[in-house]
Amino acid sequence: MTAPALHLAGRLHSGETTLIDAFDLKLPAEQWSVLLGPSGVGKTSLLRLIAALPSAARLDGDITACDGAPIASRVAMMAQDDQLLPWASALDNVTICARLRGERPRPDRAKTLLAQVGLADLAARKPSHLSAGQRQRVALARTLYEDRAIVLLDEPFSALDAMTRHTMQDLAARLLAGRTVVLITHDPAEAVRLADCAWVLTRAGIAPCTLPPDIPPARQRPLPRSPYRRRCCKGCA
Ligand SMILES: Nc1ncnc2c1ncn2[C@@H]1O[C@H](COP(=O)(O)OP(=O)(O)OP(=O)(O)O)[C@@H](O)[C@H]1O
Repeated sequence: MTAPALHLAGRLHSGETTLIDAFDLKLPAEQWSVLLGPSGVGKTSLLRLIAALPSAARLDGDITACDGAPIASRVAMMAQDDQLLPWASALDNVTICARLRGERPRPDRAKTLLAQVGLADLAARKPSHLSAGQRQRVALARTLYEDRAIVLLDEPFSALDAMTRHTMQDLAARLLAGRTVVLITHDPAEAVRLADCAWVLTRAGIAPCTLPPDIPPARQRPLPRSPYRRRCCKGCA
């Protein structure tokens, strides 16, 4: 699988309003590009346009893959909300896209991914019986199951506690190595951990953002002290 660089150029509009003024952005192949910016600036809209999905915004410009091949068929996108089917189990939600395409699902692969996101015991649960963070991890497993060259992640870890978030970041960094990943986050620490390169989106345009040099992601940082660790009988952690 070859993951292409993406070229995004133009202006982003919502009706008569300019959301993001002229930009010309190259998201490198096989790397994690992180998009940061204030709420409402147009990050999700831009991500949906990359995936050729209906978007709240209109791009006067172009989104192309640098190898010249179509993008949409090579994309897996994880939306901000989990978008799980309420009547399907966690396991069936992971394989839903394959089944909708008429492909034979691979339950073993789905079970492995559910185990990797820490939900091996909850594969039969419906979304209404999962927490928001558990639903978000099912959605992550579904995105990873797709095994696409281009992966678009819209705040994929936002519902997770600090420890689980750290573990899921590591998992995603490992399983998506070699893919062209675009990650939206509001968490600067997450950007610093995961990004090969990062940009800040504002109304005036899109500007590159400086990262720690020469340390490959996922960059390690001290783990937060878990508030969930059992205390011993003397009360120490
Ligand atoms: N369904 C919609 N109909 C009309 N306008 C919309 C719709 N969804 C979003 N917008 C508008 O489009 C603009 C861009 O929204 P978008 O969701 O892309 O922003 P964002 O940067 O991803 O925000 P956030 O960080 O809060 O998720 C916003 O000004 C928003 O009000």
